[in-house]
Amino acid sequence: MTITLVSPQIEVMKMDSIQEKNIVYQTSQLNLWYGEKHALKNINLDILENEVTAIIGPSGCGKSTYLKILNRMIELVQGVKITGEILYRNRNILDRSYQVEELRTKVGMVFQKPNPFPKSIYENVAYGPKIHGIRDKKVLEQIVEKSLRSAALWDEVKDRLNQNAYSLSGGQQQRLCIARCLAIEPDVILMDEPTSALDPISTLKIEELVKELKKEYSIIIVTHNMQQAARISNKTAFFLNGEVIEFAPTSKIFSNPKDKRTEDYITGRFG
Ligand SMILES: Nc1ncnc2c1ncn2[C@@H]1O[C@H](COP(=O)(O)OP(=O)(O)OP(=O)(O)O)[C@@H](O)[C@H]1O
Repeated sequence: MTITLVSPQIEVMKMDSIQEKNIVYQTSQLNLWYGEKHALKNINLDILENEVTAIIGPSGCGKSTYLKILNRMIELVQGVKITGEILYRNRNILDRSYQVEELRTKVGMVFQKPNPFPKSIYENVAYGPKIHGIRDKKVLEQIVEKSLRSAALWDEVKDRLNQNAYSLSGGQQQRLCIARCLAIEPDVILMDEPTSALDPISTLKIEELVKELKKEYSIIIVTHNMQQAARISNKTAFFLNGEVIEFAPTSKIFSNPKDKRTEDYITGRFG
């Protein structure tokens, strides 16, 4: 990775060599304050399409905050001030004229704890497309099946689509939430510690799924599990105290980090 000086004050973290993939999110000089607390400090990151980008770092370093800006969920928090720019497909999402509803049709999110609606398995997946005006029963059935297949859950639920989602195991519920997210055909999937509430087998299933999904989607995943970041991501950003300390191909971060603080973190010396 090289650090490119684009002006005397601004350092932008860019990857080496020619980028063949398109940039999905371009973050420039992003700062965020919760009241007095300066939680994100001059973040500069390019996120590429059809890659898994992992965000790692100790508790409270700003990982979730960054993720919540990418779909503007941060707007739900009172007293937040943001400066800088985040371009999603070349449009600044922080611009007031960018409709949040439009952004959310492109950017899906999966949370730490599976959060299915208290509805049937079928209704959970059909919900988004219905909101977007799809009423044709046949079309909805096709979307539900396709989404559940893509989330590697179809075979387990195809005979019980009318059962309540809460009848599923935690790991199945999380894959249902991923299916719900896929049903709106997003471009990007944000995942905030999606396996932290799951057992090791369910965790591996989600990891396999993420590797499969990156063929069609761009995925940004916050994880405390460094083996997980190493197993599934193409690039890793190491956050510390609201700053991006290092952003590089995952193999480089884990085998030959440039910054001593990255090395200390990944070798378990702190955090
Ligand atoms: N709503 C809020 N109001 C005030 N401060 C907040 C708020 N949300 C987060 N913070 C603070 O901002 C900083 C970054 O929080 P954030 O949740 O992004 O960290 P994180 O890296 O995701 O942590 P964790 O790994 O524990 O989830 C922390 O110091 C946190 O206390």
